[in-house]
Amino acid sequence: MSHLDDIPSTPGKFKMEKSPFIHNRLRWHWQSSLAKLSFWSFIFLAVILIFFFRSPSSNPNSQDPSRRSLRTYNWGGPAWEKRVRSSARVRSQNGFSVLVTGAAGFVGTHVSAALKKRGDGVLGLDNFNDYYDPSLKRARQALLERSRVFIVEGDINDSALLRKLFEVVAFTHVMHLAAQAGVRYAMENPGSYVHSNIAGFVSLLEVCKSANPQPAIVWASSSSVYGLNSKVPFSESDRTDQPASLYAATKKAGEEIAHTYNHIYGLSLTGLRFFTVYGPWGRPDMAYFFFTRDILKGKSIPIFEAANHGTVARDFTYIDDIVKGCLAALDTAKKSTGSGGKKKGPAQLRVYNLGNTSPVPVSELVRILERLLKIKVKRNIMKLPRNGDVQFTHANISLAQRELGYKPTTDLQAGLKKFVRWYLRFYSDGKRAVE
Ligand SMILES: O=C(O)[C@H]1O[C@H](OP(=O)(O)OP(=O)(O)OC[C@H]2O[C@@H](n3ccc(=O)[nH]c3=O)[C@H](O)[C@@H]2O)[C@H](O)[C@@H](O)[C@@H]1O
Repeated sequence: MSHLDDIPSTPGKFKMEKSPFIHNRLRWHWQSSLAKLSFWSFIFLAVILIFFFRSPSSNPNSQDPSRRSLRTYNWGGPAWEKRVRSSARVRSQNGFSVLVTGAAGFVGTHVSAALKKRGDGVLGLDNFNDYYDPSLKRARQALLERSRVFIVEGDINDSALLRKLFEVVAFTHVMHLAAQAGVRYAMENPGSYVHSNIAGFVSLLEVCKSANPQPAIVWASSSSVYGLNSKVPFSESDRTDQPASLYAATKKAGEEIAHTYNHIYGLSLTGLRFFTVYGPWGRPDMAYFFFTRDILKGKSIPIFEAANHGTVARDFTYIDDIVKGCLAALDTAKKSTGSGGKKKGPAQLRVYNLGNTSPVPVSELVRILERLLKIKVKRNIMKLPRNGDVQFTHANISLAQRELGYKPTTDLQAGLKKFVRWYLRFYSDGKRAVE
């Protein structure tokens, strides 16, 4: 018999000898493949987890600020809805039910507290981004919690959240103060301005226009829309087509967007052009705030100066005056005329300057701080950088005076005194006396 005789005619019928040696080898093979599979699955999972946790959208301390507000927030559920409803409940006759965006911000906190105090229902919304120290925003939140104002954590770009809020509460008014603020930072992170001041505003208006009833909206524009204008004081009827910063351009865009939503959907819209607002609980990115911090640390203070030793000045406006202007704008706002996305008639569209009408040079601001803090300031006079700053601002407030009864009463000296007192108490337990 040749060796070919052992080969079966049909290979499929070939039966392997079951030797113990082969069996063990097979088992070893199988176990080693399983180990390899587990090992690589583990590596794969680890890579996904590392990627997920390092991804900017899920990391609140992300270094990429343009993505800060893409974080996901927890909202919803019966307990959450109960808090929302209770915070927005009106407690005075003919009171409003107001959604305040940017409620953990400087102006937002003050306006929310003032509305709540007079019996209006107030619900805050804020994304607590890290443009400046979020612990200050948390402290403002704690302050509002004591007045029973709840701040929902979320972004104005989150339409589902906004729709939910309007489902739970029939807001009569929206005070829209959430924004990417700051003039100089716009060169560092332009995307964040487009995200908050344009996309975010549109997202809010989309939900407002579809709400039934539609709320009346008062929102924060800026003195920066006057850009490179040289005619002073600035009036609402002046041109606003030469912004000096992207920040100013996004606020100007907001004014045009407001016009569109008023025209198409009958939304009642009032824009307030704030002039360099300052005061207790203020913004650490603003000059008066970080000058105070740096003077206390003995650092030198960069004071901008225009060409040929030209004075740089601002129409600094104290927060309490701004709050009065905001409340007056809400009180005089007429109802939106549309409902459920359909316009039923012409609606109110307004814009007002809220300034102080007495510009003060930055050098004088520093002199006042020097006196209040009793520290000799090391001055560093610098050329006004070309990064969005304008040389001066000065508000004509006659329109706001006439139509809102707006009348600022705090000058820079008195306002800074209150700010410094707050600052020392907040940051150093009031160990240093003022004046
Ligand atoms: O009025 C407004 O609409 C704007 O007011 C402020 O913008 P700004 O007036 O530039 O306020 P600061 O950044 O606090 O600057 C105040 C003054 O100090 C000057 N400055 C700033 C920084 C610095 O290092 N040195 C310095 O002299 C600026 O040129 C300016 O004249 C806010 O930051 C904006 O968000 C707001 O919209």
